[in-house]
Amino acid sequence: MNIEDEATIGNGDLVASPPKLEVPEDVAEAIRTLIRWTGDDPTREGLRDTPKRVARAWKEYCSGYGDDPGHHLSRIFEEVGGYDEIVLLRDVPFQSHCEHHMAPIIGKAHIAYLPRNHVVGISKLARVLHAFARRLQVQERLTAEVADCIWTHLKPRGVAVVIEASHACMTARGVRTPGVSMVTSRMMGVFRDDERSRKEVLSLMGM
Ligand SMILES: Nc1nc2c(ncn2[C@@H]2O[C@H](COP(=O)(O)OP(=O)(O)OP(=O)(O)O)[C@@H](O)[C@H]2O)c(=O)[nH]1
Ligand SMILES: [Zn+2]
Repeated sequence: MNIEDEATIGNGDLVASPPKLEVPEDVAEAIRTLIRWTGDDPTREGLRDTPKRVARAWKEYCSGYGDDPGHHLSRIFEEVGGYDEIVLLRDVPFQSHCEHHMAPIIGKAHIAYLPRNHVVGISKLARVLHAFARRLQVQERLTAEVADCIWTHLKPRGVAVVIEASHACMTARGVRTPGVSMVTSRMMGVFRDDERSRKEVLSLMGM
């Protein structure tokens, strides 16, 4: 193995870096046009490879378009020792981009459900979140899509999704107001209909 072709991951293991995606010329040219329009010279040394890097970065930010969120919930576990209380994944960090400015949305999600007959592997809830987040989004739709997906595929007794996020289009440009976070929630089933259940899940989320 050639050490220069490898990338080191957190636990010290070496993994092969993926092959570089081909960037169509019209995509690279669009980015050169943007660089020129904002005031720089896309032919100067430091910017020469930037259009391809930017294009590949955007494919990565938007990789959710190639990811079917419901597919992650297809493997269920029926035998969970009669567990019938809330399952909550708290503080799941995510990144998305707003569809208005294509600026970063950085936040965390709390995803809970009350199982009916079965559960899913807990990582799958985070996979569903990322499949929707890695697209151009508004936070309200992201929140609703995650909740609806769990509701449809798991048919649980309740789903609660709360997302807190900071929008770079508000902090780095425009109104330029740092430190603001937007909070959105979607409650379904018992979490919508029963106040005690809603209070319980919100309290477990630390709200
Ligand atoms: N509701 C909602 N609004 C968002 C989200 N992301 C960005 N926005 C807002 O989308 C709005 C777009 O408003 P416009 O007036 O069309 O765009 P703009 O002139 O760039 O607005 P400013 O950001 O106020 O400068 C802004 O108010 C943004 O803050 C989101 O996830 N949800
Ligand atoms: Zn925006």
